[in-house]
Amino acid sequence: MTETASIGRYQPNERAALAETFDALHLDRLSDLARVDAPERAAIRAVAYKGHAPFGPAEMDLLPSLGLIANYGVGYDAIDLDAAQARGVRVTNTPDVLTDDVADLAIGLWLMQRREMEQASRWAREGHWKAKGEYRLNTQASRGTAGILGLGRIGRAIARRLEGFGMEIHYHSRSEKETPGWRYHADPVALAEAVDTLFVALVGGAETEGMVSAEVIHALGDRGVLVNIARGSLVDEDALLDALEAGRIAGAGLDVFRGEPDIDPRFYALPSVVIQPHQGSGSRQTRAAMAALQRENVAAFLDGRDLATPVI
Ligand SMILES: NC(=O)C1=CN([C@@H]2O[C@H](COP(=O)(O)OP(=O)(O)OC[C@H]3O[C@@H](n4cnc5c(N)ncnc54)[C@H](O)[C@@H]3O)[C@@H](O)[C@H]2O)C=CC1
Ligand SMILES: O=C(O)C(=O)CO
Repeated sequence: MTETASIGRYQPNERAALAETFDALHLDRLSDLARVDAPERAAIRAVAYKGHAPFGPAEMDLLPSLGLIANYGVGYDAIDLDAAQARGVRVTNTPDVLTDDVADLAIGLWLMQRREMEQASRWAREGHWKAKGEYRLNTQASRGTAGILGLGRIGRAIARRLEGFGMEIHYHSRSEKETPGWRYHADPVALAEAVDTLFVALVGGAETEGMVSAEVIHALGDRGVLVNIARGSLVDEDALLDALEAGRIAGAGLDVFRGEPDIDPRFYALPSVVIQPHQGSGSRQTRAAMAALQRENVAAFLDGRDLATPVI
């Protein structure tokens, strides 16, 4: 019986590598676990997990020999760390290897929103350029002020890229950091008030739930843009949608949503919103690196070596 299970929607090559390396049991969804025979479940010591469904005490208790959850992704907000700790289950994630991709996508969302690139592309494709002339004027992106909410690996990578656009950088994090002249704000509302574009790069989970509140959105103002590449749970989406519909905020670039992929349809009707289907880390190169790091964590656990990228 196999000691490992891979759970989630993996690419065929990732699945094949997991199966070849570990002879892993594969399940598409975490909820499928309950249907696996008890002896097979009891043999599982490590789970390679890819998904956003909550992995909590009920799921862990279906796996009495569980010692490791190796998460595919840096954000481990789906995994209940207290429940894992209480059961002696280690957790790993895949930091760093995806930072550049996610920061690139954040910059892309910002540029697309400010320069209306999605609409302008449609203008050309639908023949309006030829028939009616040039696309309407839009908003300059460079040389403004940007706020980074959560100055971790991805937040810093976004800020460094923005410096190349001549942007003044402001940030909020739990504490003031060593930075090259970036301005710290003690709370997210003060940060939003100071900037034109607010980039959200915080961790998800209970502690940061709704940190981009109605007040933060209001502080960003009618010339402000919100870019979120972190988690939908960070944003009060009703407040954001109300503000977008009323023009109380200029627009948004969003890669993540509450309830994704079943997102609030009000987003689709808003031309001021650039939507991406949670693909921040979605280049072939980065996904290969994430999958390899996940497998390295599983291999280290099974061999009794130090975990490559432990969370707990
Ligand atoms: N769109 C996508 O495809 C991807 C999204 N992500 C999301 O981006 C997040 C950030 O990733 P990294 O930068 O690698 O993580 P990180 O741990 O390096 O950075 C997170 C930052 O949030 C800050 N933070 C945490 N709690 C806070 C609080 N209560 N108040 C203020 N700041 C707080 C931390 O101090 C840290 O600076 C991930 O947790 C994940 O949810 C990550 C990868 C891909
Ligand atoms: O790594 C993460 O946290 C993701 O959201 C998927 O890349």
